[in-house]
Amino acid sequence: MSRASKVVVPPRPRVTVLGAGSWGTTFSKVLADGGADVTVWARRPELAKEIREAKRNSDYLPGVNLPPTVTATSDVGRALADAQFVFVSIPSQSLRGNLVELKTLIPEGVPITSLMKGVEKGTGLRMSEVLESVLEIDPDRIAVASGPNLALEIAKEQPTAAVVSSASLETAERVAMVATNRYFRSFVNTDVIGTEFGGVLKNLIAVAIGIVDGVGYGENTKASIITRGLVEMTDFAVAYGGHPETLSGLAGLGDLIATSGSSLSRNNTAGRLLGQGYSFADVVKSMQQTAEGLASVAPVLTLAEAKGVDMPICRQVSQVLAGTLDPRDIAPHLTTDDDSGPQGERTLDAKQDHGGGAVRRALQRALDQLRHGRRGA
Ligand SMILES: NC(=O)C1=CN([C@@H]2O[C@H](COP(=O)(O)OP(=O)(O)OC[C@H]3O[C@@H](n4cnc5c(N)ncnc54)[C@H](O)[C@@H]3O)[C@@H](O)[C@H]2O)C=CC1
Ligand SMILES: O=C(CO)COP(=O)(O)O
Repeated sequence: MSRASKVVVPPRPRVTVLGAGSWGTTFSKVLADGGADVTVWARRPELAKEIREAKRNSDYLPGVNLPPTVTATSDVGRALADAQFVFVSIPSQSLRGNLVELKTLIPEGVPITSLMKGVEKGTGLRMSEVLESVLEIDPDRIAVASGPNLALEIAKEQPTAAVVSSASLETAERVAMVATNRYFRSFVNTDVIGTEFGGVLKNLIAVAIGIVDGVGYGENTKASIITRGLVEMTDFAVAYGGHPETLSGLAGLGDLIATSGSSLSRNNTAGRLLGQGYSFADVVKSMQQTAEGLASVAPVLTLAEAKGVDMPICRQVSQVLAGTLDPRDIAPHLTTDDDSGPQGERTLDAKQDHGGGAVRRALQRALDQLRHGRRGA
């Protein structure tokens, strides 16, 4: 990774951030504090005006001052004109619709980075896959940024690390250099699948943690869910071609710890409300911000089934969302559904052989599917 020194980034890069919610606005501050001139696209003109004139986004980031080098507009064409880097931070389920409209406005050749942590309902596509298919661009131009990145903490300049991933190491390095400043450090990797799925799956486990918190269960239950949740995340990501070490890195374990432990997390908060007895519909109504995990449960379980990956925790979450499982009954099922006897823990072997356990399980599942005449997605 020492090749980063060879990558050339313009002296004051012109960067566009699409989306002025809590993460888009916070990331614009990260980029500006790293030396970029940043234009944020906000859907609502009044929010663009507040960012542009008061250097504030009081609904999403109360008390946070944005740097003078952040400006904003509600005109997406103006936002994108002359951009040298584009970052996208809108709710996952609205990405496709927005891209169709702005496809022709993105300048030729610039790297496009997803800051989003969801999969698309219906298609099960990761956000980088939606970018690639709608914009019809080379995957080498696409990056994703992920990690333990609770927006408000970063907006307050608390030291944080992230990982930028792209099929092209050069793109990852260029983007990481722009997305680095005195309080925010971006590492790089080329495992886009593992990095993206880490960000998606930790949301589901954070919902589970919120549920048991809401019910009133304590630290043992939560630690059990985090640990077993990481096994589910790793098995799933590896089945789709991700690397197990990515899931024990910033975009996996790192983000899982941050999201599961923080009341700032919207996924965790949504889970807590469910655990306290509120219905899914009530929780959705009460959320002011995006809790991606709620929309990702169904597509993730469909993808898991296609590869024969067992995800008992995610399944229990989906049952609580559907109202078919009382949150109080969740604990006995959370770590296993298997009543045929004790199950091997399977974390030790994965650790001892650097993730070989997850790889072996993926191969075994593929063989089983072939034997039974089923094909993976
Ligand atoms: N907030 C956080 O701490 C972090 C969030 N993320 C991810 O960033 C993405 C965006 O999340 P947040 O900014 O937190 O959400 P948010 O709920 O704070 O803001 C979403 C923004 O998108 C806008 N929006 C809503 N529907 C839209 C549509 N149809 N078209 C265009 N814009 C629309 C909203 O007006 C708002 O400005 C999500 O995928 C989330 O998982 C990732 C890391 C940290
Ligand atoms: O992704 C996040 C932290 O890394 C933010 O989590 P929430 O979307 O649950 O708030």
